[in-house]
Amino acid sequence: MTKINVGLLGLGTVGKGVATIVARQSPQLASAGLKITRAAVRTITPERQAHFPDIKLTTDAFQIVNDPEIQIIVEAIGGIDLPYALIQQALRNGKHVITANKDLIATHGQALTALAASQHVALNYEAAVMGSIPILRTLNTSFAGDTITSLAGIANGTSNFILSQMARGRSYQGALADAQQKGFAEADPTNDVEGLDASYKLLILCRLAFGLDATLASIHRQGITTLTAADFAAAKHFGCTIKPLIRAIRRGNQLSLTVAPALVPNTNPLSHVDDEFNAIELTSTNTKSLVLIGPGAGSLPTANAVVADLQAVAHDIRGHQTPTIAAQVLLTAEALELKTPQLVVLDTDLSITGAAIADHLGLSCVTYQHNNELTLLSPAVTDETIDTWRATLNRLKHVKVQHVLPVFNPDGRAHQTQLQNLTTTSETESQSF
Ligand SMILES: NC(=O)C1=CN([C@@H]2O[C@H](COP(=O)(O)OP(=O)(O)OC[C@H]3O[C@@H](n4cnc5c(N)ncnc54)[C@H](OP(=O)(O)O)[C@@H]3O)[C@@H](O)[C@H]2O)C=CC1
Ligand SMILES: N[C@@H](CC=O)C(=O)O
Repeated sequence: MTKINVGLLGLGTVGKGVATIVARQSPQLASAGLKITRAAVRTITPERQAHFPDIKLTTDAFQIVNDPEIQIIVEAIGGIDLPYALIQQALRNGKHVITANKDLIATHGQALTALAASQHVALNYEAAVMGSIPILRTLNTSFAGDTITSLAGIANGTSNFILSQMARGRSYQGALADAQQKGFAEADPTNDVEGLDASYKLLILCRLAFGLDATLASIHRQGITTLTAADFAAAKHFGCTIKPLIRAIRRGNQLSLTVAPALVPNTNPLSHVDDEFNAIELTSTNTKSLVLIGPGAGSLPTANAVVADLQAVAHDIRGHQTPTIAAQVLLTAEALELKTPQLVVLDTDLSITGAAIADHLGLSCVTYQHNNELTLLSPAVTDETIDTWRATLNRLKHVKVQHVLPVFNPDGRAHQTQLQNLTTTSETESQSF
């Protein structure tokens, strides 16, 4: 059988995993006849070349995308500008492309999909969203007669790893260092911890789930960097844990999009998805609810998704079918403003009570005090209301709004949230002001 030659761009966490799985040649993979012949890296050392004796290394990735012997390019470099140029060139050269790069697909996915379609080659990116979970394949193939109305889940392994470790008492910095060492985090982890990585994934999911194109700016996005042990104590008090959630709710052509750490009741399955694992729940008209859970980051789990794409493309090449990806016609999403209960976390000097603050906002809400941290659990409100509260509260003496965490409310409809301890509690002595 003639081999299908593959060029690998990047031999880091993901690229190395791909080389390892392809080298193992499982029986299913052996029948695809794939061979990685060349790989691009930044630094070549004799030890590195010796570690991959059958793969010719280069520091010039364009040599690989211009190599006429190579039929499939796997991009695992990361970033936007360089991979965009490389993939455009590869597609123009008639090569099939597989990438794990969500930043690129969220930003230039439509242009690249159209270019691939015009060249009659494949552009696959299963690994770009939720690592090992075959969510894009599922969206492409399993909902033809169904309508997805909302999706919610955990889409960033690094943030989930950090928050899971913090819930067990670990420090933010220690947990982040561990996530980096394990290869879960991006080269610069800012995108992970500020919710940008999950936002890119959410935009890709919205295209496939709803046929709607949204912008980064339309996502209510909040990172995890300001969370403290006291927040986990408050969450525990209300029978919840804190998870880095993505949520999209659709009403017609309108979308409400959120990427934020949120209180998830312990009765909800998402509260038990820990460490680098990701999860997604799709709600749809016929299927009602479908949940997928699996590792969302890491070398072999992510590489497994890349190799599944490789096998699919090889299968199409061998079947002499042209693996055309239809250029999707997408509608532009409009904003949908929903109401969600919120946990407002305040720093105080203990000279003011939760009841007094709630009074000040003209609200009846449950409060919980833990040392200097005072939390108010609000009824379902819009983000606009939260912004008004933030401004009002920050004008009060002795009070500073630390952050506001939404309570997970999957369908966005106003209903009683199932939390524990819905009575006001104070763990320290507090006085009226
Ligand atoms: N890590 C994960 O769990 C997951 C990552 N992804 C995505 O996969 C992609 C790769 O991530 P990851 O493997 O973690 O990244 P790494 O930083 O571990 O690896 C990047 C690789 O690209 C090479 N590289 C960087 N710049 C160049 C260049 N200019 N020319 C040639 N080679 C270059 C590096 O070379 P050198 O080794 O010499 O520095 C390295 O081998 C990213 O888009 C990421 O978002 C997706 C899902 C999960
Ligand atoms: N840095 C990402 C890697 C996978 O996409 C994450 O932590 O989820």
